[in-house]
Amino acid sequence: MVRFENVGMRYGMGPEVLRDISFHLRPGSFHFLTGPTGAGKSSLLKLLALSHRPSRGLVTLFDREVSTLERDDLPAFRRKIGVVYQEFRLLDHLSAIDNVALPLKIAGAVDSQIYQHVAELLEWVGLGNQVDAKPPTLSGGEKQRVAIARAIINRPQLLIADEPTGSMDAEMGLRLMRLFQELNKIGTTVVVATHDLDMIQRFGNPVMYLRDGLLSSRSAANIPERFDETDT
Ligand SMILES: Nc1ncnc2c1ncn2[C@@H]1O[C@H](COP(=O)(O)OP(=O)(O)OP(=O)(O)O)[C@@H](O)[C@H]1O
Repeated sequence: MVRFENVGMRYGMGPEVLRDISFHLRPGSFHFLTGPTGAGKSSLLKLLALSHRPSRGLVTLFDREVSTLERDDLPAFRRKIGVVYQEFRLLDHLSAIDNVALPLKIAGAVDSQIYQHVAELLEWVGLGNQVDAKPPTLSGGEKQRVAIARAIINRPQLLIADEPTGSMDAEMGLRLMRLFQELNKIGTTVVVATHDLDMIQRFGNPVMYLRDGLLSSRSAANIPERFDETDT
């Protein structure tokens, strides 16, 4: 599903922010990605989301090494990936329901098949009364839930979420993580970047731990309690 081999990444001519990253994600697995602020979590997710290319090493997604992808291949690849961005990236001129419907429309579904399904998902994430609201009128947590609904509406093969529950209360955060779990049970591979150690420990999924651009794998029970402490 996903394979990184000795991957490095830099922004422009800057220093490497990811170094010698190697890992393999099996189809249908569910991993947390954590580590101190600035460790490179969002950068690693950008590589997974095909929004940035590695500066060295090999990234293989869905059995294709990404440097061999042509520009024309990218849309079909991206349709297999659902992304929840830290900064949401909703379209402000579209209503919540139209934001969430967009991936289905791009995939060619006709309106009559879309809207009931989208409305049900918005209801499920607690936004049944806000389907016609535009993002600028929504709170941070509401925007985040629209972004999550948009990322999962077409049951992506790979779901990548950057701090997906950071703007909502703990109860709603748990509800949405359970939604990710359900999606995972029916086959979606999930990677969730989070600082929320309680969440990681509660769910117990394997953890990818980044520090200063270097990756190690951990169990949920073996993450430094405070990231600024020396690693154990
Ligand atoms: N667009 C960019 N241009 C240049 N440097 C960047 C850019 N985005 C991130 N960086 C740098 O890359 C490094 C890793 O940043 P990244 O955002 O991936 O970390 P993070 O682990 O996601 O942090 P946080 O937990 O605060 O979200 C940091 O040193 C950051 O300053």
